[in-house]
Amino acid sequence: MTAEASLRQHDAVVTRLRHFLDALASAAPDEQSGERLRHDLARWTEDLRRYAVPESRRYYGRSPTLASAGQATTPWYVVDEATPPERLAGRASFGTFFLGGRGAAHGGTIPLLFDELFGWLANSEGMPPSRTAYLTTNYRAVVGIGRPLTFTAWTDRVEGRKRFLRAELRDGDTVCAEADALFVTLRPGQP
Ligand SMILES: CCCCCCCCCCCC(=O)SCCNC(=O)CCNC(=O)[C@H](O)C(C)(C)COP(=O)(O)OP(=O)(O)OC[C@H]1O[C@@H](n2cnc3c(N)ncnc32)[C@H](O)[C@@H]1OP(=O)(O)O
Repeated sequence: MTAEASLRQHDAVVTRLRHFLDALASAAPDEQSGERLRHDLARWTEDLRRYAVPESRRYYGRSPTLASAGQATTPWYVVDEATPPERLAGRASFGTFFLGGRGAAHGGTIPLLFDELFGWLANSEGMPPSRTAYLTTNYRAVVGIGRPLTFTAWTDRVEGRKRFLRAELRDGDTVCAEADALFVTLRPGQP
């Protein structure tokens, strides 16, 4: 199989996995179903272990075409407008897997989305790699599970190795969450 076909297969599996995780989070299977599921998952886990490859050859989280860069455990997002390193805008939605309680997304999953978006901005092609030094999230309104959301992320300013970034997550006109972060460009030899 070519690398491209292999990536396509991987993308298709990740898409199924996202649906699976949402279904699992919503379900209360009976004993027989639960047993079958556990058995099937164990079998697939063992099967996949035979195909383990080093980090440099992995596809997970590196899809150029799939939502969320091909990560099933990151809230669903797509970038519609990108002028990196200045600005990103797009759509997002938190599936049932990301439920915290009473219909609202888990508070930890919102900075996860912001870190992803900031990672995009701060590590665009041609830029030296950088990592999050801090990321602050302000929760302004509940992020409802399954709601169609929009986001904007932008570079506020750059001071030497430091990139100060900001972002906003909205449900219609309501700002649900805001974030600001510092990304620091790595020095040679930093992991
Ligand atoms: C190949 C990989 C690809 C990377 C590709 C990654 C893909 C993107 C993924 C998303 C990003 C992540 O989640 S990354 C994973 C989460 N983050 C991490 O694991 C980072 C762990 N922390 C670190 O590695 C380090 O602390 C760094 C690199 C962030 C900074 O360390 P350093 O390089 O020694 O920097 P240092 O000289 O101390 O500081 C530089 C300047 O930044 C300021 N500064 C540093 N930290 C802070 C801070 N928390 N709050 C305020 N200011 C700070 C300092 O005061 C200084 O300002 P001044 O005196 O110059 O004014």
